[in-house]
Amino acid sequence: LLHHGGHLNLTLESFWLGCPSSTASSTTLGRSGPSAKHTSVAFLKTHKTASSTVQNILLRFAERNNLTVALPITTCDHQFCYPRPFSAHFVHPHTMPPDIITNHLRFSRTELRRLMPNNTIYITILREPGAMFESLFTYFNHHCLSFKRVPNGSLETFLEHPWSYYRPEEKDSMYARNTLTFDLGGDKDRPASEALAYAKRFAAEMERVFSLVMISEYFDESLVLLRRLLSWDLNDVLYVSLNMRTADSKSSLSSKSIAKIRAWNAVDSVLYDYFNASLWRQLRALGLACVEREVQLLRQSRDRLVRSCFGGHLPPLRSAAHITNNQLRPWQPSSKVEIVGYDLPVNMTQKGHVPPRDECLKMIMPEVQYTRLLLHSESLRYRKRFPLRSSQLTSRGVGHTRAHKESLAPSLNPQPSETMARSTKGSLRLSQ
Ligand SMILES: Nc1ncnc2c1ncn2[C@@H]1O[C@H](COP(=O)(O)OS(=O)(=O)O)[C@@H](OP(=O)(O)O)[C@H]1O
Repeated sequence: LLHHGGHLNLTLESFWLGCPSSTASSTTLGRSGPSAKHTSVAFLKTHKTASSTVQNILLRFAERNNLTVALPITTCDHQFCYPRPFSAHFVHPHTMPPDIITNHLRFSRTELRRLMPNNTIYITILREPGAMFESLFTYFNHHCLSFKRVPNGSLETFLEHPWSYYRPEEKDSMYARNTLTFDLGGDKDRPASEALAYAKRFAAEMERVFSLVMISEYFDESLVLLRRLLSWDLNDVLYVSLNMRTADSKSSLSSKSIAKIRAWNAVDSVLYDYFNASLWRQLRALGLACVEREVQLLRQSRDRLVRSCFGGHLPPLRSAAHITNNQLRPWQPSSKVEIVGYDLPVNMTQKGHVPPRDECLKMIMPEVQYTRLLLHSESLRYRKRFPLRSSQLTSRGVGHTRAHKESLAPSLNPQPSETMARSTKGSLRLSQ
């Protein structure tokens, strides 16, 4: 009811506002009709850009529609062996052939094309470089050496003389300069004399690949475009924000610091400006009044969903250390930064509450736990579908791709891997 009710509301509202209907068409998307939901999506999960919130939307959509999400082999942890460039070898064979891919990876167009269906729609998200760098600096302060060697962990000190602390070739250096560019597969260390021209070329190249580049400052507006691009219902894009820091863990930035961050991350800054302008062109083309109304509808529907899920308000936001239910505890990068999550009593029935439905729990579940659950359920499904094949599997990741996916018997051996140490969030997690 919620699903159909929401859709009906939206359709009526769109009609009253004269909003153009979804931009997706059978020709562009290869589906049977303009209203068929598009199900092949590659979301490039960039760092510290609200990407976990988008990922959660996509994972829930995949589960509701019985789709297959490509997930990493266990040696890659919950990321596709980031920061190595993505390879189809990093995909767990029980999650093949995929409809959706969304876990962190370093973009490789060629490898994703080998893996994903031909009609895959590519999307990603960017964030204003000042806020993003401040978030990266705090989050990775204890793990990224470029940040770790700064006296007193001061962002201002780093920005005074970044070259005193930054080593381009060092492990985890991608968190310290042009992280967006790196995630997109680009060159984070272009010399200053070439950076601008390179950034413009790179932005144009990315625009040819990604049908939508969301902007985290305009998250809901970006969702309006996403929903239309994919011909999804409003209820398919409802969310609660994940992976946030407490106010105490954030520092405010002076305009001088923002200017220094932009200069240090020159390629990222060009990308952001380019795609922010592009987002607003698309929103204006849709009609700003229509967008605003749809954003309101989205927020109202989200409030309704939260009420129906949790019997009123969202569960309380708490820092990870105080969340009792370990399924809901977000990863905590260090004692210096507090990431918040939503807390629910471990056993609600004992306390006289009705436990929330599975989909409601998933809406507030951090990516590491969600990825693990999904791998489990996709593996069960795979074993049911291919009982013979799965009994032949060892535990090595395979590189079979869409072109010959059915012809190869996948084998799964753990690859002894430097990747374990390099996939920051996961490897740190293991060492906790
Ligand atoms: N809906 C929405 N809109 C805007 N911003 C949001 C939203 N959801 C999450 N966030 C903020 O995104 C930051 C976390 O980003 P990621 O999930 O991409 O981080 S990660 O790389 O996966 O660790 C993190 O930013 P900081 O709090 O500044 O660190 C979140 O607060």
